[in-house]
Amino acid sequence: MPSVKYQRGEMVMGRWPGSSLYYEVKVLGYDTKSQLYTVIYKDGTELELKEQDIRNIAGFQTRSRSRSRSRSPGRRRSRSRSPARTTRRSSSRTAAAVAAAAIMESAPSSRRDAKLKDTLEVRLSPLVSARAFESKVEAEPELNQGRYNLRRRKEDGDAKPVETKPEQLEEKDAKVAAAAPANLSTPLDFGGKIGAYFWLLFLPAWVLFVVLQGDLEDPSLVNFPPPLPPLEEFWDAQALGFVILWVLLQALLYILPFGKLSEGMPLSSGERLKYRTNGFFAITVSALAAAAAVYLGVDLTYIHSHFLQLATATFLISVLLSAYLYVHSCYAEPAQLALGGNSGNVVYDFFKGRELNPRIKNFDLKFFCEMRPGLIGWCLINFAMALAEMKEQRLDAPSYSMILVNLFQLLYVVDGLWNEEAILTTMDLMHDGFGFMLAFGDLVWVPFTYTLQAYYLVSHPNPLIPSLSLCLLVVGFYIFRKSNSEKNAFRRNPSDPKLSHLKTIPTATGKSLLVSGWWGVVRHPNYLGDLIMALAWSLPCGFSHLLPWYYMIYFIILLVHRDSRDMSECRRKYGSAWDEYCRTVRYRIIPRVY
Ligand SMILES: NC(=O)C1=CN([C@@H]2O[C@H](COP(=O)(O)OP(=O)(O)OC[C@H]3O[C@@H](n4cnc5c(N)ncnc54)[C@H](OP(=O)(O)O)[C@@H]3O)[C@@H](O)[C@H]2O)C=CC1
Ligand SMILES: CC(C)=CCC[C@@H](C)[C@H]1CC=C2C3=C(CC[C@@]21C)[C@@]1(C)CC[C@H](O)C(C)(C)[C@@H]1CC3
Repeated sequence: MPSVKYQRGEMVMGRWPGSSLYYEVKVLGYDTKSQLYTVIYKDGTELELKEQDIRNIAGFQTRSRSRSRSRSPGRRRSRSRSPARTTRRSSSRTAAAVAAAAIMESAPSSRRDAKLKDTLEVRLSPLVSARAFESKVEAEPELNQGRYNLRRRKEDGDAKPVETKPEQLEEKDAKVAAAAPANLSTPLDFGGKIGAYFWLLFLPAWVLFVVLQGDLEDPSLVNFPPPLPPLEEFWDAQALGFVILWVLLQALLYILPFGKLSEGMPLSSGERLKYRTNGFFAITVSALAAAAAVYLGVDLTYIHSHFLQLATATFLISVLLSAYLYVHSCYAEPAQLALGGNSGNVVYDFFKGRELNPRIKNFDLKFFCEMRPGLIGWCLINFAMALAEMKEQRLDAPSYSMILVNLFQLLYVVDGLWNEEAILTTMDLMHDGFGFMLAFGDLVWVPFTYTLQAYYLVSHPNPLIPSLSLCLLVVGFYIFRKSNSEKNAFRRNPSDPKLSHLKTIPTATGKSLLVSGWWGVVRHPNYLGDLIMALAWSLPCGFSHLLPWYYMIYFIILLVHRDSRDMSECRRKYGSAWDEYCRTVRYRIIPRVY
């Protein structure tokens, strides 16, 4: 490459697109036509950069060292060590800092100067290059024309495992753990823009389908499409009133100053939001209210007889909420936006959700919707279905199948609320924006489709298989709870002495990955437990119809898709360390199968 400033193979500092952060990169080539340099980052990400986005390495090293004393919150975080970790330091900034740096571009200059201090706290210690990184220089890749053209490395989650002990991985990974820059937007999922249109139509249509089918004598796919009731039957003002009252009751219970104030995971700004985790209190009060209502003669079977109208009303609320969330997100600071839901396409972003933690003062809308009205509503509806079954089948007590379904699902919900803090380290809370998908999912999908087994049992009595169901529930619940608690405890305090026996892989972000214990068995042990539980509560519905098995089928699809979303996300965040994890823990959800 004659007459160009930076030569092929040269180590330079490359600016990460949209931010003021510079990372050590190697120049792979220069395209005279587009006047762009192709560079490769330490985690294998290739980008095309303009000359002005590249700097000589020397000046940076002096500058960064002289500033390395002060610590941003994000930086402090990156120093937390897993028990198994040695004294080595991560050589990268946290992804958080990258996002924070992105704001700088739009900040006024005074604020900008202040933030610059933080931004320059990039550790620029000399790094041992990964082999792939070295060899890339040999073969010049074809250059693309885009301004920033991010080529993601091939997903190799299914790569053959290497017989390496986790301790050895740590040693090796520390060398490779290079400055892994965070991407500022993620690829579109759910079928992209076209997919968003599809899901916006399909999801409500599916709820309508199951609500109408569940009541039919023979709920079979052969009955598709089910006979549609006249339009006016969908609407009932009283049903809307009840739904609003229910949401308000849950909101009131949420804001009451009882229960723990838990801290969420650190945000891009380093800030940690606080959440009132009093879900168990909320479900206890709700249960007492339901019992009192029955005692006072309120006919809760109204929920069964007005299931369609209640679903319609809740759907309406979820649409209004999604519209509000979209508008709210337009006034949010860039740092408050989620990585996934900001494609610029209105429909996709409306569906996926733009803002990470929309709040009205301290009232966290996403947390509230995910954990309260729909989840507790699920139990209330199940209870109402048990009463409806007694009424319809003229029974003195609910059937055993109905009792099992009610108890199993109640256990699942109560456990979720008892361990409410653990939700703060899940994908939805940490990564996903809050838009139609989650608003509809939390408010409509959960209460009106997860109750399908109980709804079905009202008019379809079934002989049950209690012992098998019970065994599955116990096994599934044990795996689910243990694995979720293990990860949550580790994320909250990696140095927790109770976890000191676990092996970990350090990553360039400063966070480590568990590679033994439950997270060493498969990559998503919590999904495995959840699926076994789903099987346990589908069995009591018998095999006469497919409809009550819908949850099982949907759940497999949901969790397989979630797993692949999470794989891509973790690969983006953790680069080579994630590959190492995938090579060590070979299976995703079911050991030796998948
Ligand atoms: N009933 C239902 O409808 C649904 C239930 N669920 C349940 O909710 C629970 C939460 O699920 P979900 O949010 O999808 O995912 P997880 O709770 O599994 O969270 C995934 C995150 O965990 C972290 N992580 C992954 N691997 C490791 C590791 N080896 N060591 C340490 N941290 C790791 C990563 O985040 P980071 O590294 O950034 O911390 C990753 O993004 C599950 O039990 C699931 O079954 C989920 C969806 C629907
Ligand atoms: C098809 C569609 C609209 C999907 C949206 C997905 C949501 C329904 C689910 C995403 C993650 C969820 C979780 C739970 C309920 C379903 C949703 C909202 C959860 C609250 C159930 C109870 C568990 O104990 C849990 C707290 C682990 C769980 C968290 C994830």
